[in-house]
Amino acid sequence: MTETITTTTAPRRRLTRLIRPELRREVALTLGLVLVISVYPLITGSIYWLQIMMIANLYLVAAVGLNILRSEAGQMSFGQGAVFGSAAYATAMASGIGGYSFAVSAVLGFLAGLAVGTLLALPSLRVQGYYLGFVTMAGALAFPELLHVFEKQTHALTGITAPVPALQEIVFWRVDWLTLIITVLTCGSVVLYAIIRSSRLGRQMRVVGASPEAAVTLGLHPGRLRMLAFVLASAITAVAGVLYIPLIQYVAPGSFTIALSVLLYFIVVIGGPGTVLGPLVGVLLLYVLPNAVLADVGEYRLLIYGGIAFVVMFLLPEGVVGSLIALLDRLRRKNVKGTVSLAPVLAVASEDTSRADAVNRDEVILEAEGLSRSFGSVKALDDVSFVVRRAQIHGIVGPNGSGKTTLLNSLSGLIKLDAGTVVFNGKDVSSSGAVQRARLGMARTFQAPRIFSDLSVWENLDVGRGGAAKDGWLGEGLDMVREEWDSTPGGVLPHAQQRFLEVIRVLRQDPTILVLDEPAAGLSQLERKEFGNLLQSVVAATGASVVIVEHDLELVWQIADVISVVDSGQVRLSGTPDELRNHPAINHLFAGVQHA
Ligand SMILES: Nc1ncnc2c1ncn2[C@@H]1O[C@H](COP(=O)(O)OP(=O)(O)OP(=O)(O)O)[C@@H](O)[C@H]1O
Repeated sequence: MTETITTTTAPRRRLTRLIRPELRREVALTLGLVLVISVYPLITGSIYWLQIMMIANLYLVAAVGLNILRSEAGQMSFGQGAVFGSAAYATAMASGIGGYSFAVSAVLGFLAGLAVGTLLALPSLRVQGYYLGFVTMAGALAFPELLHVFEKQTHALTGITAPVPALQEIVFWRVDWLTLIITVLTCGSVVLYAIIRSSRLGRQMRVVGASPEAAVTLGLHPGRLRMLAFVLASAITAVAGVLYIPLIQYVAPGSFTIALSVLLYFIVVIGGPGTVLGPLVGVLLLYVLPNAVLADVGEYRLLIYGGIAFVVMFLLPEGVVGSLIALLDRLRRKNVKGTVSLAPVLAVASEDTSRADAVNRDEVILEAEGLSRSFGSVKALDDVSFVVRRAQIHGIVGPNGSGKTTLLNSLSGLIKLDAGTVVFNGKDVSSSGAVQRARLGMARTFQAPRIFSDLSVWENLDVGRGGAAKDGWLGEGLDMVREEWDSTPGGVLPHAQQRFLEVIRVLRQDPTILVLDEPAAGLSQLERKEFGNLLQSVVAATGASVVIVEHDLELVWQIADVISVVDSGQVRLSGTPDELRNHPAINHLFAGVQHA
């Protein structure tokens, strides 16, 4: 008896756990509404409305795919109608012209949709945003034209009739196979979206969409993740396209014009990108409602989409569901503390000095030799050389515009050098990109902290390649705060906590060196002291080295083992804090600089 209960409830519980708690109600509501729109026409017995609702479901599935692309990976595609259309057309050609069974035709149709989707994805490796939108739009415009060009094969003038009688058979009550399959597929795509949004993969896609620069320094490949999002979106859209054939039983080029791509895009944007319920609301507003109000909306479609889009975007810029959720979030955040407990993590950090005692502090971890980089006529770096040793804090100071950030960018591989070499951990990484350097153990933070406001504090930590397995000495402290951090949105944290969080995030990558750009900017006196303590604890506990660019000279002189002074793209001085403290050149270099 006990065994039976365990086996039937465990998978369900596991599935629920894959979806974040704040999404579960939205998922339940969306699934409930999908069932209502699918079952309602069966109750009334209206064949017309059953077909409208089944098409609505297929558009919803395609829009869910686009939602992954748009909201998770931040990509713009106006070409999903071509993916849908190519899957449908290939299915119809295989079954209606080639005489293959529906099963074989469906596989061919799916592969055709996937191939077109992958083709549209290729530009995403090079261009993003609206540029990508225009490239994909070209695909959507070309698709129906190509069908005409290959008229002999596609029967573009007459269209293709391709009925699938087996799927019209009743399974139970008034439900036939096709209605059942489409409804289950739609529910499945909604659940899949929620799972992806809750997963680390989904978070990584969002980081890539929001800040490719931060993504590469966390060891994530923006191009690969974008490509994956495209392929995933296209696979989902292709399944919907395949099922269009048994539903409509006929295709012609006119069904897959640019209007379909525009409809799918508007469905996501108007419903609310990044929400589970949004695409369904978009389908109801843009497809079901016009069909209910006007029996034949064919020639007015674009006008209707445009009109509704104009009104909704004017009043609710985040889409209907997106704006509603944003409002609820704002109300909820009134009761949220706005800070998280850092003490348990910082306490654990300060207790452990195990690794630094064991390492060879003379070992060179990073060696920069003759680094040069110009921007037009500005020599931002001019033959810069220095070394960083194991478990050493190397401070880099210099006046504004002296080349400090350019130096960090060239160390971490974010910009290419005109000349010079960087050897990291004994390996020449001069021609390696930022992702490879991050994967080799080089962590990086930025002048403005890259904390993602729509992720929880914990999710913000859990986006890189590291994770619990790599937490090591941090793990104990993180275990204590995990629940609290997971229920606090990253966006509510004050600036100082965002700074600390960013450092803790890169520590989860178990780095050999931390490259920090003005990490104390905007911190109070006390916070700067705490931050300095954290860095010293990190070095002691992990044996990692730190390169820190900082305008707060007091902090640098307190924590650094070695300081390099940069001016006009050159290292002017280098030495221990004591050696440089009263150096006459220091006062000269910083004359008139407020922080100095
Ligand atoms: N992408 C770029 N395009 C053109 N010029 C640039 C670029 N990045 C940096 N520079 C120029 O290179 C020089 C060094 O800039 P950099 O940002 O490295 O200085 P910095 O010492 O970090 O300054 P700050 O302390 O103000 O952050 C400046 O003259 C800057 O204008």
